[in-house]
Amino acid sequence: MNALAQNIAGSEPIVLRAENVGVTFEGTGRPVEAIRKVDFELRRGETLAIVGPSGCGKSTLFNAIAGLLRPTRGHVEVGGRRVDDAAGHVGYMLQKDLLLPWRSVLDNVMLGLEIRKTPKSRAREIALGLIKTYGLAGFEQAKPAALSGGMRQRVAIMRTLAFDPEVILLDEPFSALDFQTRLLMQADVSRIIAERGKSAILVTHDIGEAIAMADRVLVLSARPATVRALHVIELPREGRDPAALRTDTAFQHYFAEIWADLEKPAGVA
Ligand SMILES: Nc1ncnc2c1ncn2[C@@H]1O[C@H](COP(=O)(O)OP(=O)(O)OP(=O)(O)O)[C@@H](O)[C@H]1O
Repeated sequence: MNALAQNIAGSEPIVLRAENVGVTFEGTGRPVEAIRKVDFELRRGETLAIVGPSGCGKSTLFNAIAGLLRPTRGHVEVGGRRVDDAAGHVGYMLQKDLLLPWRSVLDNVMLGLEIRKTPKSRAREIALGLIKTYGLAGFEQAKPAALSGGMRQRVAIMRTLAFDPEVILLDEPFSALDFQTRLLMQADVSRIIAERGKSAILVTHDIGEAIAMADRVLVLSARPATVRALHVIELPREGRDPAALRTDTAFQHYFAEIWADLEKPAGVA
């Protein structure tokens, strides 16, 4: 990390740390080394984007951060505890919104709270509050099929927020949406994360999305993944407009730098 990155990131406490993470899949055939060595820290209130070439191990890293997969080497800590012991500290939102189609908007938002055995009346109160705050009042009883793609994503983020996780993980969250809705949702979800004071990790193949949403962008090498670069995005977070940014020279500069990192042949630091 350069001195500037250290400086900016250094002002808030660390909420999540990946240390020397490596993953090798041992199957019946030859072992597949997906991740060689990845280290990073996430500070409170920060959004870190992770980008990398196709097949470099992004989903594998996501699963390790979410505590769904135990790394072969190293570890991920949230709030000072191994992530697999830190249930409830990390909430994730996936590529497909994965709402349950037979449940209403309200019941979908309440799902995580129900699983965590929050009393029903309290769960309902939290869910109704979120639905109202995030502009879906009147749709409480609607089924997901009656909503637009953007509205469904908004229900998915509310469901993640409902149990108040310390860190929110976003895995290609908008890739199923059309371009215009994707830009609107990038702005929407960034704003919601900032308003709630959450920290977030966004795994994406979309460089523009990473720059529009993140404070720092971690660039992975081709498989087996290592950290190739870390960019500090010095654009104001508040009011960042993903559509307007496209014509901003600073945005274009970051884009070109990250693109060049992704294009570098293996072995070039
Ligand atoms: N369970 C598994 N067993 C064996 N190999 C696996 C397993 N899961 C992933 N891999 C391999 O690990 C490598 C990284 O896969 P991963 O899905 O993490 O990459 P990715 O960067 O998310 O890919 P994409 O950009 O295409 O979404 C790939 O070569 C994949 O085939």
